[in-house]
Amino acid sequence: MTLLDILPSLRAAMTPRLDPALWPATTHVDERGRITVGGVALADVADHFGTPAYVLDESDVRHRCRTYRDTFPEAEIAYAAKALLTRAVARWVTEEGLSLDVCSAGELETALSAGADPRRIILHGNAKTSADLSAARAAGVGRIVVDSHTEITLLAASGRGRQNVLVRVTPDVGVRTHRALTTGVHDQKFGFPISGGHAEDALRRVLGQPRLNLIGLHCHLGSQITDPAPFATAIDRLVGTMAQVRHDHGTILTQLNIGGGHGISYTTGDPALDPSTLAATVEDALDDACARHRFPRPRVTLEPGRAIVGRAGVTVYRVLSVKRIEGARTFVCVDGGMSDNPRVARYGARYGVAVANRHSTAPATVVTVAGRHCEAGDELAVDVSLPADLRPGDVLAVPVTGAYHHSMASSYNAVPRPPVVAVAHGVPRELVRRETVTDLLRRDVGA
Ligand SMILES: Cc1ncc(COP(=O)(O)O)c(C=O)c1O
Ligand SMILES: N[C@@H](CCCC[NH3+])C(=O)O
Repeated sequence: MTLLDILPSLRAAMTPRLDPALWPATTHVDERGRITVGGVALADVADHFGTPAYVLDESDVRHRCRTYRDTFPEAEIAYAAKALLTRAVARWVTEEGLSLDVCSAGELETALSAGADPRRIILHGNAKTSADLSAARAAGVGRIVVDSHTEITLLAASGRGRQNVLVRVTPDVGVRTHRALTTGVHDQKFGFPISGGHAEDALRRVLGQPRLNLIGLHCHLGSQITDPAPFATAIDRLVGTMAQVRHDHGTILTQLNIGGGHGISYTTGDPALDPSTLAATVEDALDDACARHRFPRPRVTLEPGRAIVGRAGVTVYRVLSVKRIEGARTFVCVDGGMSDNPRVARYGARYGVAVANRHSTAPATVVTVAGRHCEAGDELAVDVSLPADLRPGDVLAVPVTGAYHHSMASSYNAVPRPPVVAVAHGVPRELVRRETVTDLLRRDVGA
């Protein structure tokens, strides 16, 4: 055996059981060695609500909202609902003073049903349907981010009164993230590229529509970005475009929405984008760009999704079997998988795992935690260290699953989607109940 073989176990033995960079703010271990979040043992959530279950730490979500507001006191923070939207989450973030970014009539309806103020809602989408646009107009959403010429035509002919709009532009700024999460470069479906005159044409058309009130520009560079520098480049290009609009049309745009995409750590040691580092970069970039283009400072909007809810979420699973394959890996098979966490198969995302129902003193062994779905790629965590005495019935917890898990879940293999259980002050409370096979069959109307 070489040092390389035992390195994962050594690393596991040296790191604290729960890395505070990954687990919700209220995570502890109780006297029985069980992991608790929000004062509730995850094993109790598993027993009471079944597994798999998404657990959400309400204080963690609220704390991240406050941190953003304190770090960007002059900016508007609009929570990107696509990361995770339930009525309770919409209520928490709006109570904490955030606006909301939605990208479909469904997200809009959820936000409105939670009592969100439509004037503080921003509607996005590269291909909004006429149903999305009509719902937004009927609700009186504060801003619609225009993303295509078809949409300009539809919006210009719809509704009463003037609709405030921003135009989404692509500044052609690359970011280091997964290819599928890169949205600010020239060659993709979102927005109007600044280069080649596409944005200029769109802006001219919007300005020519009496029912549209152009108030600003929007861009979103991508998701899970950990380097602040691309935001500075984007700000420079967008302020340059705003100065051009003033020069060509005499209109001063007052809002600059630089999207979201702030990266978080998924495993120990991963880089993350610290909000205060981003704040300093944004401030400096705005100062420079506004001075250079002699342009009045616009109000900045940021749209974090993952950075608000990602670390508040933990998914709990029950171990169903432990399979040791001679000469190959050991698979710990659990009762969830790619239906509740599609991010591993989709983006090659990596996660850590911990035993939640007891503290084991057994030596660590390297395993793959696999799901229950009918695909070899249905793996939740590859090469993770777990105690060698792991057995069926144990409860495993996977942190950093608050963003893009519930919202991207499917019922693949007719496995019903898990519940979302909020925990706070020792009390668990179901926000979204578990889907049932009856729910699935209700939609199957063809018999
Ligand atoms: C327009 C827009 N704003 C905000 C976000 C939120 O991204 P994230 O959750 O990475 O902060 C997205 C998704 O990437 C988006 O498309
Ligand atoms: N769904 C992606 C992010 C896409 C961001 C939405 N524009 C993820 O899980 O990381």
